[in-house]
Amino acid sequence: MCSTIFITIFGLIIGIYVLKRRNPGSSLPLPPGPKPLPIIGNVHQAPKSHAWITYQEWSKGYGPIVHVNMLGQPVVILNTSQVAHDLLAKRGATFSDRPHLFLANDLALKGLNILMMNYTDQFRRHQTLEVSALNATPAAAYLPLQTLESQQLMQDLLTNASGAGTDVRCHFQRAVASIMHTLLYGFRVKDCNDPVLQVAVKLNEEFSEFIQVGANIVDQFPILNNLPGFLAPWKAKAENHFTTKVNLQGENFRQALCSGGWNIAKYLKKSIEKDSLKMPLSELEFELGTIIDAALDGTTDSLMWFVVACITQDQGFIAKARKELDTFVGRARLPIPDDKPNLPYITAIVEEIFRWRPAGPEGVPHMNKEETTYNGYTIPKGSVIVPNVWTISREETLFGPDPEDFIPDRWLDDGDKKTLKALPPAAFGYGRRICPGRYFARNIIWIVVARLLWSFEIKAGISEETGEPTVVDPIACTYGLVMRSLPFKASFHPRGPWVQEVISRDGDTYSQDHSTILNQIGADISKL
Ligand code: HEM
Repeated sequence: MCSTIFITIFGLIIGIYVLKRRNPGSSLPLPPGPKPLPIIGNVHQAPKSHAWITYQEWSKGYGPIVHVNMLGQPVVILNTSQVAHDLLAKRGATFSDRPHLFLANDLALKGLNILMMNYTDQFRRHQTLEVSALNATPAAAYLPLQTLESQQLMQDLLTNASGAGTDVRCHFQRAVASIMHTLLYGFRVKDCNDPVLQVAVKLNEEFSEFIQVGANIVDQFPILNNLPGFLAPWKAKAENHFTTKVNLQGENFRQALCSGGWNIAKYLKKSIEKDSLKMPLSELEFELGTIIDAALDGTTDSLMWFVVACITQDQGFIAKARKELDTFVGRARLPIPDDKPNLPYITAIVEEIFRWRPAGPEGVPHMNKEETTYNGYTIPKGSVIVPNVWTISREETLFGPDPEDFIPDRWLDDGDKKTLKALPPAAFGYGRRICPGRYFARNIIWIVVARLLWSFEIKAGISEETGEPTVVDPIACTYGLVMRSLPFKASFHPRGPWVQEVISRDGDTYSQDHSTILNQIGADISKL
């Protein structure tokens, strides 16, 4: 009797599961994917870490669009540029929401972070502000500040990273943070250990934990949040995250309003008042903080991957870049942004960094608000859509052979070797949610890469124990929202005596009055 009841219940569960999987809303099947188990679906096959590698394996077996079921939650992984564009860009009206993560959205961010918002009116108001400050034309106005900070970076590396070398991440991070804080709030970040930077870094690390789809049980079962604090440790962590964030952003915002020169905080505050945008100042404060958070890691880590490429992947790309630099820039000055039209190989290197080691190899997930069909498959409403940037960046039909190698030439026209090919980059996402900071990021990375190649021989650092060059693993990385190279030592030797002379001519830049640069930027932006 007992076993009959058990078999009946079990059969019912399987039946419901199969019906759900067949998706009664549509006669078309779900996209292919690894075979699920009843009830739990593919949970047992879910990668614990570095999911993009598993997704790449799945793409080889199941093709451009893969479906898995995580405890009833459909997850659809997009593995080609074509599929990602067809769905996320061409069908943007359906595919521009974000998956709702209870821990990140409700607890840690209280619905205020643009990266996590659905495509709502509130989101669009924020996006309008972002575009007015970060689009291609305003981004061009920020070049003098990026030039100043990259001079400071060269000076820092000259002073601190020659000899046996050092872990240079903090120098890159300081430079990126300083550009961002100067523009947004009017003050420079002069030290890697600056408390403002340290807090921002810690917040980003925490956020990277909160946002992992499937990693936090309270996301699947929000009811668990009713447990007392000692059984629900995420509650205190999330509350602390929110309070620290709001305090940091509030203090930065106050400083921005008090500072003498132009800055983006003042500029956006004025835009809100002028256009009567429905946005309380607390939301603007959060918006500015989100821009800093979004800019910091991706930009710093892309620069770190460039250093890894120089140390582990040089099949002649450095010599080609140097030839271009020596021809068009010479040895009497550092490269400047105006050199860009004459330095296509440097631009190709920058695009290859984003392809070879995309800062976010799993992209940022989207969610579809309606059920839809595509190429003979059904994509259920509310699926988590993963643009699998890692695999998309390795499509041989687009990027050519040897996708694991760092080959900037793949971005240049096969004939003249100068014109950039119109290849679809994946690192900055797609459609209505495409990264609004992409012009800004490309500009910073371009000037830093050009100046590093002009200035230094970049090699693995020397081990203190053995006196030999350390081994840098080109793929060793962390797992999180951003793929970060594991710490390593690199040495930056000036290429020749002229380098020291040129960098030392402007030397340390902290005595320069950055508010003059900011006011000029403000004047340029007011003419747009
Ligand atoms: C190499 C550096 C960077 C990379 C690889 C990167 C990549 C991305 C990606 C993949 C997304 C999500 C796109 C999508 O959902 O389809 C995104 C969103 C975003 N990025 Fe970036 N980003 C970088 C630098 C920056 C910078 C410098 C800023 C600001 C100055 C910025 C601001 C933002 C913001 C505000 C969002 C949220 C947009 C939204 O959800 O609609 N990013 N970024």
